[in-house]
Amino acid sequence: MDNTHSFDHRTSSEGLDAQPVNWELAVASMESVLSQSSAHRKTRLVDLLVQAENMLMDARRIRQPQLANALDRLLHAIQQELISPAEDFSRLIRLIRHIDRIIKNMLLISHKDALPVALIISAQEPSDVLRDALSRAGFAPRTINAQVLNQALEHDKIKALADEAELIMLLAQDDESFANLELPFTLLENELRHKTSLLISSKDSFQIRAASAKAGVSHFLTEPLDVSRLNMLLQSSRILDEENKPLRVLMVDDMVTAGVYWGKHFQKQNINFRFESKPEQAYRSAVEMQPDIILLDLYMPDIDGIDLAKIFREHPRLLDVPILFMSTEENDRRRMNAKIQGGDDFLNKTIAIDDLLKMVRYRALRYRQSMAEKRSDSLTGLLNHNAIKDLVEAEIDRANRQNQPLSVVLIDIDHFKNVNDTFGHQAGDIVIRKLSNLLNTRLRRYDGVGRYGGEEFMITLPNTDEQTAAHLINRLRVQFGQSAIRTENGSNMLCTFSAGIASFPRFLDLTSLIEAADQHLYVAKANGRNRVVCSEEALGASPPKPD
Ligand SMILES: Nc1nc2c(ncn2[C@@H]2O[C@H](COP(=O)(O)OP(=O)(O)OP(=O)(O)O)[C@@H](O)[C@H]2O)c(=O)[nH]1
Repeated sequence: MDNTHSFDHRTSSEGLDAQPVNWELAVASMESVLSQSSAHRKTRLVDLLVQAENMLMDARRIRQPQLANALDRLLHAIQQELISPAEDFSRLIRLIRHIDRIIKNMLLISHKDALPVALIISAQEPSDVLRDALSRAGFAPRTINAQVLNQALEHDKIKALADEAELIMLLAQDDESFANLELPFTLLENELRHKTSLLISSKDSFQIRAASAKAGVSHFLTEPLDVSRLNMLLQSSRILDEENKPLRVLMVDDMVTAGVYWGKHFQKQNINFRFESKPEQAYRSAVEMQPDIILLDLYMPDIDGIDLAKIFREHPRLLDVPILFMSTEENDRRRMNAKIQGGDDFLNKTIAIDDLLKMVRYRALRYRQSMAEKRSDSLTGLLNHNAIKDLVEAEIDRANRQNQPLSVVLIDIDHFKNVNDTFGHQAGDIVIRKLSNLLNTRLRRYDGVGRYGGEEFMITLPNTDEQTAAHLINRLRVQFGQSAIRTENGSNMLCTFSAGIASFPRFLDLTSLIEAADQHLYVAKANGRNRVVCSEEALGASPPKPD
């Protein structure tokens, strides 16, 4: 390999101002730091730490989760060396060689967005299962040794890392009493409450669960890890963050002045607040806006709030949205009735504004979280069948409004039954995850990737015409076909996929787009597999006709 070659293939049109990284030079420089026997041991380790941190930032920026993962391991090992020195640097040297191998195998497609960070605070090296799950969900791990934290070192830096991270994980190991969690609980109090946070404990006790809930940790998991649940939580937190839009609140009350009064307070909190005083319009708004919570007046002149809640609940999009009734009703039976008939709770209109805002935020966020979990596939963490179809529909609307192209891709792994029959079902699952990982990390952040069926994936590529989509998917096809997949028993296998592409505006609605992509996939299979097919002129040459 040419030593001056840079793996960063960004073009100036992508507008990134950072310099391309010469990765091989960076690894060589790390090796040379370790071999400088004249320098003090600690100085060498600190130099190495700084270099590895810079490389980790670059690996995140160019969305290389495998490299980010390996660099994070190295950082953890350097911290360990600083705390309890080993005899030689053999572990560090092994890790650097591993990083070198990853770099040599890297084949990059350029990306605009950095990988989001998962900050892990742990006394021990995080397990491969955990690292794998993070990498699949598209997170770059950043591990802080819990001992560093306990020695009160660099608390500001840790807070800054937590501030930047999208996800915070605390690992409580066997040898720890939960008292050791008090420091991270206090130091990161704000971050744990306002970001997605997970506590993974090797013990399950009520005490630790209570402490975790009190500290505002979003999810509690125990060892051995339930991998499907972990995948789902991680991915749903990505879905949640990707939405990253202000909470949507709909208030319905016949008193227009109530809307003016509450609206002022909600808007100050950066909440997307809509007020309706007429029931019919309220229903239309609810369907269109898909609120995260509805605040409903119990008594209105045209319709009873209880009946309006029933109408809301009949719409599939509003089936689970939390509804809070607001009234001055003192009658317990009627309050209970309001709950039974489809309202989630009952609030007195005299509630203090701060209490209402807190309650609304909490309920609405919980609803978003549960919707995100419902939308993700448990094996891969990608969007599931219904969620990716909903996304195609929403993207068609957007493409229509903005007069932009949109491509939809259906991918199916070739001869997948043979993979299962030859290597076993678990190996089949590894192949599915490998492809999902490739798609998830190599496509742009605003592209949608879903598991459409068993070994079938669906992708939305907004603002991408058919020809561009075909070239992009073809590159992924080549890359997937070339990378050997290692099964749990150590065998290597090579797999390929076929893909069919259809684009808007040639096909105008959900059904015709999916049907066309499916037809093109069928043609790809019929013509020998391991190929990408779209409408005939897209590839210029001679893609076969769909029928
Ligand atoms: N391991 C694993 N296998 C699955 C999963 N979902 C579906 N499958 C298997 O995927 C195989 C799909 O096989 P087929 O539809 O016959 O197609 P194929 O063998 O991929 O052949 P072509 O698509 O024609 O190239 C079936 O054996 C399913 O049991 C899954 O989640 N995990």
